[in-house]
Parts: sequence; C-alpha cells; structure tokens
Amino acid sequence: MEALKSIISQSAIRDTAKLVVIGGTVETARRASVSAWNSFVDSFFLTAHFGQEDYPYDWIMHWLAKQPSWSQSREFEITTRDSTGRGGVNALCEEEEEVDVDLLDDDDQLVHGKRKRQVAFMPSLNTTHHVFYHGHWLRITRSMRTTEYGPSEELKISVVARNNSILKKLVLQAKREYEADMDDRVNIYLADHRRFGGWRFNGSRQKRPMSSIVLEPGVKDMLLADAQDFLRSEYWYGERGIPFRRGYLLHGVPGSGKTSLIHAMAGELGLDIYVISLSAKGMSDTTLSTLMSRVPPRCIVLLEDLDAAFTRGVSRDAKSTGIPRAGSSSTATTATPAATTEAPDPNTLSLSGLLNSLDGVAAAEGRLLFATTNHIERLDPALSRPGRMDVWVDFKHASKWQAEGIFKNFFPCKPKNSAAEGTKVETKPSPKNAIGKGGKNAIVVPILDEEEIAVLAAQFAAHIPENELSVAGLQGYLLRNKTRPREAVAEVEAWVIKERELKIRLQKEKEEREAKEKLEKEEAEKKAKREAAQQRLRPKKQPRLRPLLQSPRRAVRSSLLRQRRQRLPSRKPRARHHPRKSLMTR
Ligand SMILES: Nc1ncnc2c1ncn2[C@@H]1O[C@H](COP(=O)(O)OP(=O)(O)OP(=O)(O)O)[C@@H](O)[C@H]1O
Repeated sequence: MEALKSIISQSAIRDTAKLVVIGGTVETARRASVSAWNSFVDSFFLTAHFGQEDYPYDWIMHWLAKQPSWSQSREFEITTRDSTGRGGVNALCEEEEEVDVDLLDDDDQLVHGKRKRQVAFMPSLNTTHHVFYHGHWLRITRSMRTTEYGPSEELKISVVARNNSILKKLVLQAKREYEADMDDRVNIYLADHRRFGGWRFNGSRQKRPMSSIVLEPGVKDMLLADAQDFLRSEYWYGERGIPFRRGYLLHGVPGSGKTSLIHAMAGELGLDIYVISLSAKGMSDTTLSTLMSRVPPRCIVLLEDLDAAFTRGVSRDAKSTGIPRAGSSSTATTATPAATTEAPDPNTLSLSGLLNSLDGVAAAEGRLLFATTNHIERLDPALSRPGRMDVWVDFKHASKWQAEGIFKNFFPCKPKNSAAEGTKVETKPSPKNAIGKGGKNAIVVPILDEEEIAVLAAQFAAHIPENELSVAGLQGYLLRNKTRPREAVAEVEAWVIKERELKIRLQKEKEEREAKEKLEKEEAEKKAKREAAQQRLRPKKQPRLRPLLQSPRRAVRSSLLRQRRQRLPSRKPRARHHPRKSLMTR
C-alpha cells in the first residue's frame, strides 16, 4: 500500500493525468464549437441536392454549362462528350459547327471526326465553385454518391438566403432554357444494365418531320390523332377507372418505317423515348417490371422486336416465341418448355412477367407503349390483346404510291409560280439545294420545278413493283442518286431487275444453307442414335471393386482360397473313380 501511494504521488504521473484531462476538454470544446459553427452557417445557407437520376440535374448542368463565370474559374471540366449521365449539357452542342472557346485559338484542334463539336464546361468533381446569380453567390459542389443502384453523381447548390425562392427561380429558369434548347430534339433513354432497373440517357436526336414518313394515306394522321387524344384524356380515363395507358403494335416487314414513325411521332408530341430491348442480357421479370415502373408519366416506351423477347440465353428454348402451349393458360405461360414444368428462373424473362409489367399494378400510367415486330404470327394473343395493344398497324413493302411520295420527299423543287426559268438547273450551293453546310465542298442538288419533279416521281413509281421492295431499299437507291433525279428515274428499271436477281440469289443461298444445316443435323442425330445402340449392345463391365463390396467374412474367405490355389502345384485333373463304370469294365 505504501509502495502504491508513493507511485501515485509521483509528480510525472499526476502531470500526465492532468494533460489527458485538459487535452480531452480542449478537443471536446473544439468539436462542439465546429459543430455549432456549422449549424450556425447552415442556418443561413439553403442547400438543394440534385441526383443524376432525375431531370432537374440535367437542367442545372445544362444551365451551368452556359454560365460566363467559367472564364474566371480555376478548376473545371471541359467535355464534348456526355458525362452527365443524360447528356443534357452537350446534346445541343453536337451538331453545331461554331466553337466558342476563347482558350483555344486553333479551331482545328477541336475537330472530332469530320465534325467540329462545341465544348461544354462542367464543375469538376469534389470541388466547390461559386456562381453569381440574381444577387446571390451559389456554392456548387459536384460529387459522387453511392445509391442502391450503384454510384451516381450529385450536384449540391447552397445559397445564403432567407427562403428557397432563389433556388426555385434557378430551377425554373434552368428548366425553361433546357426545354427551349431541346425543342427540336427527341431524347432517347435506354435500360441501363449496370444499374438494375435504371434508365440511362443515350443522346438526343434531331426531330424527324412527320412529312418525311411516307405511309398509305390516313395512317399517320390516324395514329397521331389517336395519341394526341389519349394524352388529353387523363381525366376521362380516371373517371371511368380505366388504366391511363395506350399500346400500339406496329408489325410488318423490315425497313418499312416502323421505328422511323415512332421517332417522328415522339418529336411531334414532344415526348422522350424509353427503349427496352427484351432480348438484352440481364433482362428478367423483375428488371422489366422495375424499368416499367420507373418511366415518367408522359413518354413513349418502345419495345423493339417483341417476337425476339424469348429467344435469348441458354436457359431458353431457341425456338420459343412466346406462343402458348396447348393446355397452358396464356397469362401463366412462360417462354421455355423447361419453365412450364420447373420453377420459373428469376433471371430470365417470362411471358407472364412481360404481361404483368405491361399492365400490372406497378406499370406506369400515362405512357404510350409502342411495340414493333416483324413476325406478328409468333406473338402470344395475350400480348396483343386490346388493353395491351390497342391499335395495330400493318407495315408492308413499298406501294407505287409510297414510291412516288419518297421520290418527291427526296428531291427539292421550286414552287410553281417561280418556275420562270423552266427546267434550268441551279448549280450554286444554297441552303435549299446544298448537302452539307455550304462552302466549296458542298454537294449541289439540282432544283427542278414542281411539275418536272411530279412527272419524274410518277415515272419512278411506275417502274416500282407493288409490294415487292422495301421502302428502306428505295431510300438506299435514291440516296445513291441524291444529286441525279433524272438519272435515278432513267436507271430505276435496271435497278429493279438487279434487286430481283439479288433477292433470288439470296433466297437460293438461304435455302442451300438451310438444306445443308438440315442434312448436318440429321447426320448428327443418326450418329448419336448409332452410338447409343452400340452402347446398349456392349457387355457390361464387371465392377472392379467387387471384393470391397462383399461382406468382410466372404472377402477374407475368398482371399484365403485364392492364396491356397496359388500355393498348390498345378496338377492334371484326376479321373474320378466311378463305381458303376469300373464294374462295367470289369
Ligand atoms: N415509310 C417510310 N417512309 C419514310 N422512310 C422510310 C419508310 N420506311 C422506311 N424508311 C426509311 O428506311 C430506313 C429504315 O426504316 P425503319 O428503321 O423505320 O424500318 P423498320 O420498319 O423499323 O425496320 P425493322 O423492322 O428492320 O426495324 C430509315 O432510314 C427510314 O428513313
């Protein structure tokens, strides 16, 4: 005890204890003051967070890219590529030829491919930028965060203000500017397989005028009027308890304008397109239903090649088409024969999963669903029933009427009253007749007058066989002759003959290939059968481990017998003494 007292009374230990107490108190006081200061500062700052997954992020990034204050900033990102996740910043810049960068004198340095792209400025990651906006300094930080769907970007804007009206104003202005700049474009989103059930911006396309789609009279107008009527009728649907959804099934031959029509309609209706490829890797019932539940209320959902949905992956029957098998109810049918007998695989797409995601409880409202297929006969009737697919449009090969329309669309013409110069051909580049943006390298298209174009279009159509060639094929031919309208008509007959020959050749090659494949398959089957038969005839091998399988007593006995037999000298088998036989011989 005495010894302990003497240790405690030692001054060094007492001083250490004092230091620990004082240090702890100081650190606690420091932390408390920092936290108090942060709370004090935060009470003045209003902070808004913008996640990359949502539209306001794009609006703000788009707005930021246009801020002149970047010229004073000491750290920022310059990009010509979509790095916002949706591409809102650059989408509008892609096709502009002007390059407005003061920093870079040599425009040629910015040439990417054949086209100059405008660069965009972005706040760099994990740095704070200050932008002056309507009398307030905005503190902007771009950072990465981890969400349940993986890493994603976040934008944080803080501002010293009494209420959030300045932030509301900023978001509204950013939205307005974004929409104005995107007015002539259609945004395309793809299902993002890196983020389960998420959507990824895939760029924006120039709107396609409806007039550039040539379909049989009335089809375009009917579709457009139907979609417009649907978008106006939300209240009507709600009152009657009908799900506010509309489906369009565009079916028919390849290259007949199905996809092009959807793009043109999206532009006309001012809607974004959300594309789902059902045969993509990783597409399952759960992924599809998550994707469908995450599309915004007013948009176009495009399911391309609906018939190919069930022909993917090793766990599927390669020939499966989604057609219900005998004895199975359509809504419970899965795409694979295996799946009909076994438990459904959660990692693949089943017909019932697809049907549920189209009109199940979780399916989005207010969307226009467009599905395309080249093989309508392969579709399950449940998929194409009204309520899921309300309007069906059949796309065929080009008619004469379409051929004439395509020709007229292709070649510019002078209006009737300005045809004083007759059929004189314009040879100088102008916005109307130049391909490219003018300049010495522009290709000049001769502008004929309206009457001549009409006559040429009629002659062109006369040489096109009804419902035999695809519209895409006609377009390809006219593209090759885009500066030679008269020659295009003069040479069309020869082209049609060539196309027919090509078709016949391709068909023959296909048949030969199929016949060869069939033969190979038959031979492989025969070989497999032969091998199986031989297998059956072959004597069964004695199991080698027999002694081990015997009972231990039997095994010991047989091994003793074997040993004795080995020890005995080999003798001739002795004739047995047969009493009756010996009697006889005697
Ligand atoms: N009816 C049409 N009017 C105008 N252009 C057309 C038409 N049909 C096809 N085209 C042109 O042909 C090309 C291919 O068209 P599109 O991709 O829309 O065909 P599709 O029917 O969707 O083909 P697929 O079934 O193979 O997907 C496009 O460049 C488009 O401009």
